[in-house]
Order: sequence, then structure tokens, then C-alpha cells
Amino acid sequence: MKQLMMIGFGAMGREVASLLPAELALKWLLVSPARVDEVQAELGPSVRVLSDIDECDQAPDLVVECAGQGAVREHGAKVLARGWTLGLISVGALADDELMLSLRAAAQQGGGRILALAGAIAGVDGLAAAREGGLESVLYSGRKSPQSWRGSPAEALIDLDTVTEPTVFFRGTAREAALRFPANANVAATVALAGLGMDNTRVELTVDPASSTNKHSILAQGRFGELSIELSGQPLASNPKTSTLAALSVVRACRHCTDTVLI
Ligand SMILES: NC(=O)C1=CN([C@@H]2O[C@H](COP(=O)(O)OP(=O)(O)OC[C@H]3O[C@@H](n4cnc5c(N)ncnc54)[C@H](OP(=O)(O)O)[C@@H]3O)[C@@H](O)[C@H]2O)C=CC1
Ligand SMILES: O=C([O-])CC(=O)C(=O)O
Repeated sequence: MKQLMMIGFGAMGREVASLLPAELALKWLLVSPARVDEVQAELGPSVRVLSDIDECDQAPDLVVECAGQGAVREHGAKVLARGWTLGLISVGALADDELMLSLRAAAQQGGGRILALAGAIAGVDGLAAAREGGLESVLYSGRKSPQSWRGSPAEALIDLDTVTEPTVFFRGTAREAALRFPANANVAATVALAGLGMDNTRVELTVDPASSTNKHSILAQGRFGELSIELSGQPLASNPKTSTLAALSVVRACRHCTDTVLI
């Protein structure tokens, strides 16, 4: 049986924990210090609930982060310095150059690797392959309901209570989007990493009062031809900002950890 460490036990972490492959056991769970006792009581002795990587004295087969960009800052370098593989869902953290440098340094020192997970979007495989032949332009668009944008800086850019039609409230680079909307635009950074980079990937973010899904699209052009992906994702009931597919992409990484044929 292989052993998993998971960072974060919110909406996504709980979904992932409920769908783990049978051959992968959740052995360590990292939560914030104030929640250790409560979560330990909930999960029982089969899972060790921790608040610091240093409390783990064995090597997990895989670490998956489902906690947010702050958690990547807090725990990422320690995971990589130990030589472990870190599946990241809060990929937007990598738009912070200083953090990226420190993660690279820790990975080089310890031998760990970062797996940037596709998350709520599809088509990252094709985009990353297309890049090898040269890309000319990449546009990522994210469109969500007012409810999904609540509690984000969108509130300062548009009145989410009175908007009556789909409205673009942000245009900029993937770097700006991922850092300004850390709970909503990680996908912008994922598309950037797969394609033209943080500063050359254009992003549009839209609020759509008629939508109950999280819509993501990629338009890319290059020597390979053209790519157009549209994805309409159901949000998790427990967090409308987060698409179910994002949690499922973490489960996919878990399956890769145990399967022989990787797809
Ligand atoms: N790439 C993609 O497509 C997507 C990426 N995401 C990323 O996934 C993250 C998680 O999403 P979701 O589960 O829905 O969010 P939630 O807010 O429901 O849960 C986040 C959980 O992480 C915990 N947490 C926060 N900081 C830390 C830390 N430093 N160490 C340990 N635990 C921590 C929180 O605990 P507490 O409440 O105690 O702080 C909370 O339980 C998002 O913040 C976003 O960055 C989300 C959707 C799509
Ligand atoms: O789940 C989604 O729809 C996308 C998301 O929040 C993100 O990219 O951070």
C-alpha cells in the first residue's frame, strides 16, 4: 500500500479524500495548528494529523496540496527539500517569482519535484505539447457566477449584487490574475506554465449572473495549428469558487502514483 500526505482539508481536500484509489492510503494530513485536534478526532488513528512537515518522520509516496497559495509558501520548500513529489493545485503560487526561486532551490537541493496539476481546466497536455513547436498567442478566460467571485478582489472592480449581464472585470496577464485572485485564477497560471509563460499569457475574467457553473476556456495559436477548449465545470457544493474537476485532477495524480499505465 502506498502512502499519501495531503495538505489542506477544506472543500477540495475532503472531496479528494473520499475518492482515493484503494491502493493509496491517506497517512498524513497537514492542517492549520488550530484545527489539528478537531480533525484528528474526526479521522481517527489511521491518519496522522499534523501542522508542520517536520513532524513527519517517514517518506510519503506523494504529497498533494489542496490548501491554497499560502500553504505552498508555508510548506512547499520543506516538501521539496526532503526529495518528495509535490502535486500542486494552487499553481498560482508559482506566479510569485521569489517563491518560485525558493521552491526551485529546495527541489535542487533535495531532489523533490513539483507536479503542476491541470486543475479545473482541460487541454493542458495539448498546450504543453504545442509549446514545443512554438506558440504565438494564448488567451485564458474564466467565467463564474457572482457567488463564486464573492470574497475576492472582484468585489472592488464590479458590483456583484447588481450585475445583470456577463461582464469582464479583469484583463491582464496570467501573473497578475493568479496573484490577485488566489482562490479563483490558479488555472491562469497553469495555462501560462504550459504555454507562453506568466507575462505573455493573456487573461480575461468575467462575472456571469446567469451562470451556475465555472466556465474556463483556452484559445491558443502556434505552428501546431489552433486550439480551442471550452469547459463548463460544476462547482463543489461546499465551495462555489472551486470546480469539481479541480478536485478530480488531484485524484488523477493519486491514481498516477499507483497505476502502471499513466493516462
Ligand atoms: N488549479 C485549480 O484549478 C484550482 C485550485 N484551487 C486551489 O485550491 C485551494 C483549496 O480549495 P478549496 O479546498 O476549495 O478551499 P477551502 O477554502 O474550502 O479549503 C482550504 C483549506 O486549506 C486549509 N489551509 C489553508 N492554509 C493552510 C496551511 N498553510 N496549511 C494547512 N492547511 C491550510 C484551510 O484551513 P483553515 O480554514 O484552517 O485555514 C482550509 O481547510 C484554493 O485556495 C486554490 O488555491 C481551487 C480551485 C481550482
Ligand atoms: O475551480 C475553478 O473553477 C478554478 C479556480 O478556482 C482556480 O483556478 O483557482
